[in-house]
Amino acid sequence: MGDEDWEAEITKPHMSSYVPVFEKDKFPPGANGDTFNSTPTSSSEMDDGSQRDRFMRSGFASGRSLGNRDAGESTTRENPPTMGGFGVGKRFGNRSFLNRKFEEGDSTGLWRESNGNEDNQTRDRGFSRRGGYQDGSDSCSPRRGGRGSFRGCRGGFGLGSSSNEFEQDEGTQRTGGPFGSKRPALSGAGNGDTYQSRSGNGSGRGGYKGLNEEVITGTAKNSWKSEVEGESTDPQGPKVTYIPPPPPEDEDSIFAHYQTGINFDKYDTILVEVSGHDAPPAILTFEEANLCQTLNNNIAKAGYTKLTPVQKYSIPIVLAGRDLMACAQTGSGKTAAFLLPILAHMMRDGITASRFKELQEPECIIVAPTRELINQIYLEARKFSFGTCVRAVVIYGGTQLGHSIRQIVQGCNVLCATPGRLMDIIGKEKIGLRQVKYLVLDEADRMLDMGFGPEMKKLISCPGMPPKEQRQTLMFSATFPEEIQKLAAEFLKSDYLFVAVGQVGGACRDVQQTVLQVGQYSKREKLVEILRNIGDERTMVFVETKKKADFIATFLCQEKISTTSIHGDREQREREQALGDFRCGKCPVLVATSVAARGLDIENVQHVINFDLPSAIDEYVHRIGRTGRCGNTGSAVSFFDPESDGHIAQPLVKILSDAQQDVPAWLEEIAFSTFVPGFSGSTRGNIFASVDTRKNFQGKSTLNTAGFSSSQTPNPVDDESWD
Ligand SMILES: Nc1ncnc2c1ncn2[C@@H]1O[C@H](COP(=O)(O)OP(=O)(O)OP(=O)(O)O)[C@@H](O)[C@H]1O
Repeated sequence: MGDEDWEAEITKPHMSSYVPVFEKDKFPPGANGDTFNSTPTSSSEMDDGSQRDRFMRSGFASGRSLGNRDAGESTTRENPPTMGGFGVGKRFGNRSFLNRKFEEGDSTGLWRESNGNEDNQTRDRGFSRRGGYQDGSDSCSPRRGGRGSFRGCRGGFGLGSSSNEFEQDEGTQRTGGPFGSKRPALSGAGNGDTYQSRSGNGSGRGGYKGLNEEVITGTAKNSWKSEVEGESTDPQGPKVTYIPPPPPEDEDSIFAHYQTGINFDKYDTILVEVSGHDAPPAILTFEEANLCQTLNNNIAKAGYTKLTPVQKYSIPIVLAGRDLMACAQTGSGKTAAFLLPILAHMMRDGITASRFKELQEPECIIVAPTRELINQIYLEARKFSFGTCVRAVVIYGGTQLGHSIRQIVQGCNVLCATPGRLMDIIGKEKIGLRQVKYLVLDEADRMLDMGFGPEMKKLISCPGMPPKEQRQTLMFSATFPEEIQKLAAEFLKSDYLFVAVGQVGGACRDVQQTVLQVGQYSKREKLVEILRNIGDERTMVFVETKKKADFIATFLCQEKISTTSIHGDREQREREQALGDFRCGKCPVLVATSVAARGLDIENVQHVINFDLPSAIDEYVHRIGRTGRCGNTGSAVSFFDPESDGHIAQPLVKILSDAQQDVPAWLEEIAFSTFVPGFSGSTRGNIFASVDTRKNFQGKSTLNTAGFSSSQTPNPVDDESWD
């Protein structure tokens, strides 16, 4: 069937309201919704439209669980071809067919996301959902079942509307009409420019609504947009009702942690560079930090016995009241590096227990780019503040706004928030900023880039927000591109300190990196081969787009590899379920977009596979940093397609060689034959800053070795001023 036929179907005005239900027992375990996309949902939460929406979101890929759950509620059981129609049946499993269609799509421009150009997908998504839906309804025709298997896949996967994770996230805030919430996709169909299609659809809408609470990559960055307006004013679609389950309250769960790995002690050998005036000396032990007893107890219960380098340097700096930009490898304990000294200060200042108030005035605000990450930071804050009167609260998009407000009004000392939800809540006058003493930007380079930068600027210029001279601003990341460092100056006092643990932007050396040359059409076969060898070890598979994430996840389920997926098109409930299934090992494979690239700290992730390489090398560093954490070892395998990945060859070679990994000769050849504007393989290249960028201009530095107080040695070049 040619693409024209698809188009013909797409333009059909009528859409069936049929909702299929899948029979669980007709399909073997592991190849279906048992593991993939299962979303426990109470039918009472959903109106007709949202049921269909949920079907569109979940049913395509997880029909079985959905079907079982909803059976008897509103639908009748249908025959297995329906299953095929939605991408999980035999038709879909016909690899040769699938391959062919997939590739045809590619060549005709209908499947382009592998190039990371999500803008091209707006159109596809808009109609692919409809296509999937229609195919699903036509479950009796074997031929159409076959088509459905592919189209259903497209439809089912094409849940989103817009071209980047920010924009698609907006949809997760509201579940729109019968065909899903991603209205811009439908109305924007035919308009490849997602920004415009958003504008067209969403003018005057609540721009925050979580739309900016995701990670975007590559070109999609350019299409970010925000409009400050409250979620509740959005006239389109029902409100998001999802209330995340409260985290377990028992002490064992609060302090649950995984073991540090065999390379934890090697952290001590990493070079640390501190730049800036009058840096306080590093500490070598927790005792030296002189924290209060409750904090020390919590640190012990968390299983921390020894400081990591970033903690050795950052804790005294924060305790000394200095602003800080800290860059340290993934998984090396940056979260505690800012939480512990902030909490220590709060305890020292005799913070009073916060109580119910309509307007809360937190002392500390922590922002991070993704919902899952901010939730994780919150859990760390809750852990370290256990037994104190400091109350941490988390708010993030994709959840009921009322729930966020209820959390806040009960008392809030430390507010962990994604930017969109934060601005919403500030706009609703539930949060006042006058008392803010600490502002933390985790994944700071992301928080300051084109995606979130404007948001952060708005935050610091909000009425009541103390000027930088009167608050402490802390920035942490594993990567800090030079231009982002320059932007950061606006947020930081001029005498901020810069801590660089190892090579700024470098990959964690505990991750064994392998790059394989794999052409686009061989990737799935290779992936299955690797995953079969890996067995049940936890593996994250990164792809460039949301649509592909679902496609690959469903494909793996079809191959009987228990898989789930996380990306910005999935509802928050589904995202959390997916993460939960991955964490507990129910689904040892998690297919993800870059939304899961940063910060997530999941025990026992032994492998990362870059099915698609990201468009930017810093994203690569973060992705592979999901393994090899806290001294544990891990492996990262990346599929390099010379057709599409040439741009990343040079920085990749640099990352590999800096981390003392084997660099394949073929990759070096590609790297040297590919001109990448602006990239100089040197440590001063513009891909990564190896140092505090102030030094390139007026700077001074102190070179230290982690674990030794060499920072106290006089800096030989300490004779210039940065101010
Ligand atoms: N001193 C320590 N001793 C033992 N475990 C630690 C210590 N510091 C941090 N950890 C643990 O190491 C893991 C990684 O820490 P964390 O998530 O803060 O890393 P990170 O540097 O922020 O990583 P990323 O760059 O990926 O965000 C966590 O499970 C954390 O609890």
